[in-house]
Order: sequence, then structure tokens, then C-alpha cells
Amino acid sequence: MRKIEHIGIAVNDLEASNQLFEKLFGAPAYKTEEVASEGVKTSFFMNGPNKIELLEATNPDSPIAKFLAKKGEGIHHIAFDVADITAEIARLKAEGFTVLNETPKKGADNKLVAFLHPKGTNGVLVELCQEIA
Ligand SMILES: CC[C@@H](C(=O)O)C(=O)SCCNC(=O)CCNC(=O)[C@H](O)C(C)(C)COP(=O)(O)OP(=O)(O)OC[C@H]1O[C@@H](n2cnc3c(N)ncnc32)[C@H](O)[C@@H]1OP(=O)(O)O
Ligand SMILES: [Co+2]
Repeated sequence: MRKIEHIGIAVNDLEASNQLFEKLFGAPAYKTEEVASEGVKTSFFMNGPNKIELLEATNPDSPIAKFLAKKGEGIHHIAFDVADITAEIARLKAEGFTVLNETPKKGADNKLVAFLHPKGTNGVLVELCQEIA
């Protein structure tokens, strides 16, 4: 893993949170995107070298809807940039981590993504991200 790619924050109302984070960073979201397979609508902000992903649920079965119902708004996951997601999945599996999707899937912002179960990572949902060339 090379660096934090983004921090994902679960929000109830994406439009309201877009306005809030625009005030916080002094710049608007650079992208808004729906990822139907994850049941989310996302927007992305850059603050210096740091990237924040806001996530709103688009259906009640979405991981974000479940998280909001249990824990409320807040940090949902930390995503790490990897050069070779397939190799990283194999390495982490061999280390005993529970990989939630062994086949990388299409995420937002032109990335292939995979997740590790938070029960095996001290309660933090970890996302692996590889830029699609
Ligand atoms: C936009 C695309 C992409 C990107 O490109 O960046 C994204 O970021 S998508 C983000 C949304 N997608 C995901 O989160 C996919 C991976 N997540 C999952 O597969 C599931 O959410 C889960 C982690 C397997 C949990 O699902 P499930 O078991 O069905 O839900 P429960 O509500 O029953 O939770 C079980 C257990 O896990 C705890 N939990 C759930 N989510 C988190 C979390 N984000 N961080 C920490 N802990 C989490 C939950 O509290 C439960 O714990 P207990 O109550 O103690 O059992
Ligand atoms: Co993410």
C-alpha cells in the first residue's frame, strides 16, 4: 500500500454535505458520481494532497444506509492506493485478512476497488484502490 487514497464519510444528505465541505475547504467538489453496484452517490473533494469522498445511500440495502442506521454520520472507511490490486488481495489473504470481494470491482473516480472486513482490521473498513489505466 502506497498512501491513503481517500477517506470515505457517510452522510445523510449529500447536497447539504457538499455545501458544508465546500465551506470547509473553500473549494467545491470536483466530481459527483453514482455507483449503482454499491448503492451510493458520492462526491469528491481535494484539500491539498488529501481526498475526501462523501457517500449518500441510494437504497435501503446500501452499506451506507446500514452504517448510518447503526452508527450515524461519520468516517466510514479508509482507502489505500495500491499499484497492483490483485497482488495486494493475494498478499492480504495470505496474511489472514478477510477480503470481502476477491475479484476487484469498479469503484468511483476511475478505480478498481476491494474491501477488507472491519472485524479483522480493528473496526476500520479498509478499501484498496487501483487507478484504472
Ligand atoms: C463509491 C464506490 C467505492 C469507492 O470507489 O470509493 C466506495 O467507497 S463504496 C463504499 C460502500 N461500500 C462498502 O462499504 C462495501 C464493503 N462493505 C461491506 O461489504 C459491508 O458494509 C460490511 C462491512 C461487510 C458490513 O455489512 P453487513 O455485515 O451486511 O452489515 P452490518 O450492518 O450487519 O455490519 C456487520 C458489522 O460490521 C460493522 N460495520 C459495518 N460497516 C462498518 C464500517 N464501515 N466500519 C466499521 N464497522 C462496520 C457493523 O457495525 C457490525 O458490527 P457489529 O454490530 O459489532 O456486529
Ligand atoms: Co471509497
